[in-house]
Amino acid sequence: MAPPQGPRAPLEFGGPLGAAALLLLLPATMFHLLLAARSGPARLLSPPASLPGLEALWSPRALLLWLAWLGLQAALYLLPARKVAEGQELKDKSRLRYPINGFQALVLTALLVGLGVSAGLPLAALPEMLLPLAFVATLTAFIFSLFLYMKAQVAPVSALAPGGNSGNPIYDFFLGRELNPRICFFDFKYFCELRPGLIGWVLINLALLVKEAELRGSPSLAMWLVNGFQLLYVGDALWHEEAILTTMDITHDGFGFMLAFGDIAWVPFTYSLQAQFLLRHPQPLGLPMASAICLINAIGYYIFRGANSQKNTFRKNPSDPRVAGLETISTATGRKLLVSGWWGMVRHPNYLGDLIMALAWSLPCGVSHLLPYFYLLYFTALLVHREARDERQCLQKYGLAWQEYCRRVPYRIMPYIY
Ligand SMILES: NC(=O)C1=CN([C@@H]2O[C@H](COP(=O)(O)OP(=O)(O)OC[C@H]3O[C@@H](n4cnc5c(N)ncnc54)[C@H](OP(=O)(O)O)[C@@H]3O)[C@@H](O)[C@H]2O)C=CC1
Ligand SMILES: CC(C)CCC[C@@H](C)[C@H]1CC=C2C3=C(CC[C@@]21C)[C@@]1(C)CC[C@H](O)C(C)(C)[C@@H]1CC3
Repeated sequence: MAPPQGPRAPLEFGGPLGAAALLLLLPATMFHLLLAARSGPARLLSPPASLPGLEALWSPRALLLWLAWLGLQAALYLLPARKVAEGQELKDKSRLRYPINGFQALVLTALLVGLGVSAGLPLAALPEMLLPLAFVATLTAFIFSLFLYMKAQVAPVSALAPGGNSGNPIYDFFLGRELNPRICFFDFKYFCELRPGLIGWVLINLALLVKEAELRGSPSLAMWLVNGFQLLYVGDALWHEEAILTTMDITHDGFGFMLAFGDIAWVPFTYSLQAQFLLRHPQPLGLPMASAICLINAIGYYIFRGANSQKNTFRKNPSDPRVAGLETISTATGRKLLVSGWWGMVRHPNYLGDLIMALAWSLPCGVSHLLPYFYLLYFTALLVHREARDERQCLQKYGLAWQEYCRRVPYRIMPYIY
């Protein structure tokens, strides 16, 4: 049985008190956003006019639909994969193996949904079920995180994450104790991070588009843009699925409530906020403005993809001709750090690209309401906090070499600003 590791890793998110507050605050924020998007005034900062009763939240149909969705995505995960990739080296020097079939899961889901719709499946009924679906997703996240917490009790010490093992049950439940909880080949964190939530997000967006067409004769240009941009983002994540194996979530963070809730509830129900808003608050959008917004999204995507691919290529094979000519700094660990190309512009160029795209996703909703800009605001806070966590870890890993990198590349995310 795994003993608590003791308070060796510094406590994050404000320690046990912060974790307890977030356990309540995150679901409350998600429900607030869902209610605000369907209300007339659509105010981000005012409390909802009335709270929904249990009958608006609880629906056996929503529970069945949710379980069927999780089951379908789990079945698609278990289908034969075009490739099996190896993760980063673990503490015990082993490497885990991961199926690369996320894009295949997206295409098969699209085919199944297409077949379902042609057989009479009422996709436009989904927007009416968002509240009970979000409720069962939240319940699932709590129950699942409890299971993960218990599972970590019997995991070997080498399988535990560097944080999340303080001995305080609330903090550890929130952050997650085990790094890569799995049963046989089924990796829970890897599955949740890319499948039910991300694919669910674009399915909810599509249902909102179909509902808008039903209400107004055709989907608006703003709704097309939001759907198109976010589908590109999700398709890109699944196409480059292997790249997630080097992200902080997989290599460093334990799997607890924060990621479980984030992956399966927060992502589909809050990341679809712009489309939810547009359904009830249509916004006029002319072609010149739409073209400018497309250009902003394209610039953001270019930076995001360029930076992420450059780092992944370099980490996989530093002599790859696409990165071999870039300037680097050697570190005591034997690994090198890029100091030219995208990673010589700022220390997190991928965050910059992601933030520019976030802006492009909100602009089609106009400037009359703050609500559709929630994602941009939340995401800025998340990435600033994430960047600080990553810097701390890199300083610990690379010491003087990291300080030299910070001297050579002084800005974190935005050149000359931050
Ligand atoms: N939509 C969303 O909600 C979210 C999206 N994201 C996106 O996910 C993507 C991945 O982000 P994240 O996992 O936070 O971190 P990164 O992909 O930025 O990875 C950080 C790691 O990269 C390595 N690194 C840092 N600097 C250099 C350098 N100069 N040269 C080579 N390697 C370097 C270090 O690891 P090492 O040296 O060990 O390889 C560091 O720990 C980003 O594009 C981000 O925007 C993230 C969170 C939420
Ligand atoms: C609920 C809390 C406030 C925080 C939860 C955070 C999670 C929602 C995010 C943590 C890291 C994420 C990533 C993506 C989605 C959001 C979460 C899970 C990502 C899969 C989105 C698509 C990108 O292309 C990516 C680089 C693969 C992302 C990886 C990190």
